[in-house]
Amino acid sequence: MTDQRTLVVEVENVKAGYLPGVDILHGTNLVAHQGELVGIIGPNGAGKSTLLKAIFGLVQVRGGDVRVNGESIVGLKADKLVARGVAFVPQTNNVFPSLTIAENLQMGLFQNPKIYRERLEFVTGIFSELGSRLNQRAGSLSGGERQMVAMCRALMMDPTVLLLDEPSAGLSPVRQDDAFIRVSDINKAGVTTIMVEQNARRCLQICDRGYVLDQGKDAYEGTGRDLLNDPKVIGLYLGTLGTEAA
Ligand SMILES: Nc1ncnc2c1ncn2[C@@H]1O[C@H](COP(=O)(O)OP(=O)(O)OP(=O)(O)O)[C@@H](O)[C@H]1O
Repeated sequence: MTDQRTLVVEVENVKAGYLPGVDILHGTNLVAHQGELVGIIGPNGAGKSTLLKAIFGLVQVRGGDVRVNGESIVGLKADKLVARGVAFVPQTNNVFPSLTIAENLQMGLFQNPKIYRERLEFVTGIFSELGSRLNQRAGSLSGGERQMVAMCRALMMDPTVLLLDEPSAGLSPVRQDDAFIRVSDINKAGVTTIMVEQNARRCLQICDRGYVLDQGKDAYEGTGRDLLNDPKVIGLYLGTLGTEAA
């Protein structure tokens, strides 16, 4: 049966690394369809963040291809990637602390400032608590609030795909729950999203599909539900604690 869904992101046999001659990704594959929420889980050091960085051109891709809407984006500089609709929210240092929330959001729109009002309405529709605090400096916000601002800034450009590197990192359990709910809300609003997460079980619970990355290769792929219930994935990557919540 042919798959009728529109492919937005295609990572095909990507080899990439930081140091000359040392690959971290050894031929990694991943796809994201229009409107999908795709999760990437796996052990520490598996190359999850590196995979997002390879898509966003922050690490050298030495083999294979990365396509967005059918066109290769390998080697493009950040401004060109943004123009192609690729938005990346890094795990840390993802806001300008000396700028206000509003100014941070404007920075996300430097290529198309005319749509500010329209996009502000969209992001404050999801992150309503930020709407009344637009003049507050980002540096005075909590970790969870900064994460929200970072996601909002990325969403300002109306991205084709949103890349999130561990949105729950460093947050308290309650804040982590909130972060996952927000990611889910963003995706329900129609944004194709690829998320790396340490909190594998929680990630797979909200994802349409997931990938388990191990030693720089996609070891397993499936729906979030299938991966959560796959004995091999449970044994190797999820552990049995917390299975009742799956
Ligand atoms: N800037 C860098 N320079 C050199 N090596 C790096 C760099 N960043 C990451 N690495 C190496 O790449 C490998 C994969 O790191 P990466 O951060 O992609 O893993 P990860 O799966 O996201 O891990 P974690 O879950 O612990 O965040 C690790 O061995 C790491 O030491």
